[in-house]
Amino acid sequence: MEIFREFTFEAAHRLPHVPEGHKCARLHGHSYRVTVHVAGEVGTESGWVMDFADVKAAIVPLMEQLDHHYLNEVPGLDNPTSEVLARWIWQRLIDALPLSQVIVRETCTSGCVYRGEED
Ligand SMILES: Nc1nc2c(c(=O)[nH]1)N=C([C@H](O)[C@H](O)COP(=O)(O)OP(=O)(O)OP(=O)(O)O)CN2
Ligand SMILES: [Zn+2]
Repeated sequence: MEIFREFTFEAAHRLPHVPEGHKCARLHGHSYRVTVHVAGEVGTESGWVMDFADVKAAIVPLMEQLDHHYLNEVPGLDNPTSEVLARWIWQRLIDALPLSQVIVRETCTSGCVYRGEED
């Protein structure tokens, strides 16, 4: 079974590699919404895959690096697209959580899903 936990953070960014004149080359911000999915067996006694609190505990240090920061200055996020951010989060959680997917929403209508693919 799969469980998930959702997190939000506010951050500024710009995309340095977009074509000339692209609006995303300019400094702007988003209210990011991140959903972390964890897969596993439902414990016979616990009745859960994992305590939601343990998922939260793993991601809190990452949110501290992201919330109200200029993402381009965060190590590993010099080109902070949704895709790069989803992979960045995955790489920092995979040793602590049995992830199945990480979803990053930049806006209400745009985002990406990362399932640990190489690329
Ligand atoms: N594949 C990706 N495309 C874009 C990304 C991205 O991370 N991955 N990022 C952006 C920008 O960050 C942009 O701020 C968000 O894009 P968009 O959804 O186009 O923004 P709007 O809310 O302004 O959308 P409108 O429909 O034009 O109002 C761009 N592309
Ligand atoms: Zn943007």
